[in-house]
Amino acid sequence: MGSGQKVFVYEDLAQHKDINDCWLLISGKVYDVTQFLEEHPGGDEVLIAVAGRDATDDFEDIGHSDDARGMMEKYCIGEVDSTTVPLQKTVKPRTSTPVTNQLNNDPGLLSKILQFVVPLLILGFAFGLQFLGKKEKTET
Ligand code: HEM
Repeated sequence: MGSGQKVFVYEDLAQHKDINDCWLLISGKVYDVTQFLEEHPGGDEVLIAVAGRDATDDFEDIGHSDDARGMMEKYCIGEVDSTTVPLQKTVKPRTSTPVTNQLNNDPGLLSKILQFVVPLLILGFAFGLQFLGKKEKTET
């Protein structure tokens, strides 16, 4: 069970990407998940879809539990020679970050409200002044 830590080249992965022979590359390690396909709670299709290439980002995007990470060890069959991995894995820019979007939303909403309220206040103030002016005229 993953005892022989072989070193593969990235191109090796491409030969193992179907339902009967499915390898994944996650964080530089190679996993033979053929026996795990049916057990995977996320389904076999997603694993087959990312087989034969670097699936690190796909794996991390899901936010797998520690349990899941523990399970992986069982299927590890070796590592990949990092010099053979195409660069896009490490260079890939971060995907949209909902956290920053949320942060941006608050001031956005506040300034929208202000944009609406401030002109109303000014208008109200102007009318108020006009009425006061008229009142003074009629009193004198
Ligand atoms: C050896 C590798 C993997 C193992 C051992 C594994 C294990 C698991 C486990 C245990 C879960 C249940 C939820 C949890 O405990 O986090 C899960 C859910 C899931 N996994 Fe994986 N997984 C692996 C690889 C992947 C990859 C590469 C992908 C994406 C391409 C993926 C996609 C998903 C999805 C979509 C779910 C369902 C999440 C949900 O329904 O909330 N998994 N996986």
